[in-house]
Amino acid sequence: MRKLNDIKKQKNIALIAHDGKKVQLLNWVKKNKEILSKHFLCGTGTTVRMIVEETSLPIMAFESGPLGGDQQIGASIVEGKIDFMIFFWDPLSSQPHDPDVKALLRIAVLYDIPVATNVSTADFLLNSNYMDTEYIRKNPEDGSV
Ligand SMILES: O=C(CO)COP(=O)(O)O
Repeated sequence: MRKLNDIKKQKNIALIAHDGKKVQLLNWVKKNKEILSKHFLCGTGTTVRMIVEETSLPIMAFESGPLGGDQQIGASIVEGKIDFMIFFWDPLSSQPHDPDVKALLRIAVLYDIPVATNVSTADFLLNSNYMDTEYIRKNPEDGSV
């Protein structure tokens, strides 16, 4: 397991969960609270409110997902302001803003942002060497730096 003083670079981490996955994300955040507290956190409105209420971590809130929060996070990725995204989307329920969800996932792929969509991938990412490397925004057309 990583130690706190192993962390060399602060990351901008986006946290997002659909309603059916919010408890899972909250539990993951609680489990990793110490490490996460060393980074800059942001997320969609309702997800952030829940995490702040339960953990007191400082997190910047965008709008709620269905009200445009996914699009705001997508725009932040385009602007190079997000290093990675934890997005627990719910495979068992449909979302009114499904086009926004798709657009956000598309933008994350286009800009080569690591995305964790479940607990095991989120664990993997948070404990990987990626945490010690600086995110360099790549050319979305050919991946060049
Ligand atoms: O809908 C979401 C992501 O698509 C999450 O939005 P909330 O965090 O506001 O529930």
